[in-house]
Amino acid sequence: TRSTRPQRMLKAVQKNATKGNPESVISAIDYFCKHSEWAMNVGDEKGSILDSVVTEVNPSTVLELGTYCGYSTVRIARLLSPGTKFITLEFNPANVTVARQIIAHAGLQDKVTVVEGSSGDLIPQMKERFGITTFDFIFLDHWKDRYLPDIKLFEECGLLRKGSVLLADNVICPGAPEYLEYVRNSPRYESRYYPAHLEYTTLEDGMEKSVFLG
Ligand SMILES: O=C(NCc1cccc(CNc2ccc3[nH]ncc3c2)c1)c1cc(-c2ccc(F)cc2)cc(O)c1O
Ligand SMILES: [Mg+2]
Repeated sequence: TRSTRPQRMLKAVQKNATKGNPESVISAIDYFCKHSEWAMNVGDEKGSILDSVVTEVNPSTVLELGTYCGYSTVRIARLLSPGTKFITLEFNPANVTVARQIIAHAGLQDKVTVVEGSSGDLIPQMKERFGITTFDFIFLDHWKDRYLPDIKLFEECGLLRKGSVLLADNVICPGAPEYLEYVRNSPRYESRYYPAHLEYTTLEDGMEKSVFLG
């Protein structure tokens, strides 16, 4: 049967990227998406914004919602200090399988735990199952209509502390209007918009960085 796009992306990484070299994995995926097939990785332009925020926060605990093929997982994991706890959640088991192989090709498998499941089910389990107190950095890149319910879930579960940083992809395209309205109007967050473009296109998109004020 015909392969899937994530499987073809994995093949491109295994063929073109050097094992143990995260930069070459990132470049191989970006090349594949620019010259072969578009895919919904955060991409190089928004990826640079992600890099700068992760570097600035220098987190001890990280959560990513929406692993997909592991592109942003590799971008984040390559920047983390040793001993950082990094968890990434993926609902689609086929994506989990591909992501684990791409992360392993980058040599970053010991830096991150890929968990199969949905945010709504797993966020309430973070403390008991993964020994998390609070998250220093959260990257939201899963179903866009889950951004708002999930940020409320983080609050309810006591997973945010004064200074926790949330970075949300795609707040323009496909868009997360209710989430934007919430973080921009809530007195409990300080929000800032980073304009960019939809990965590998000239369409407008951007990321929203929100700091929890406690
Ligand atoms: O929709 C998007 N991404 C989310 C997504 C989408 C599908 C499947 C999953 C399955 N993974 C999943 C689900 C639920 C989950 N709960 N907890 C974890 C978890 C994990 C996730 C997206 C779309 C576009 C886009 C497409 C087309 C277009 F024209 C313009 C733009 C661009 C992006 O950068 C995007 O990020
Ligand atoms: Mg995205």
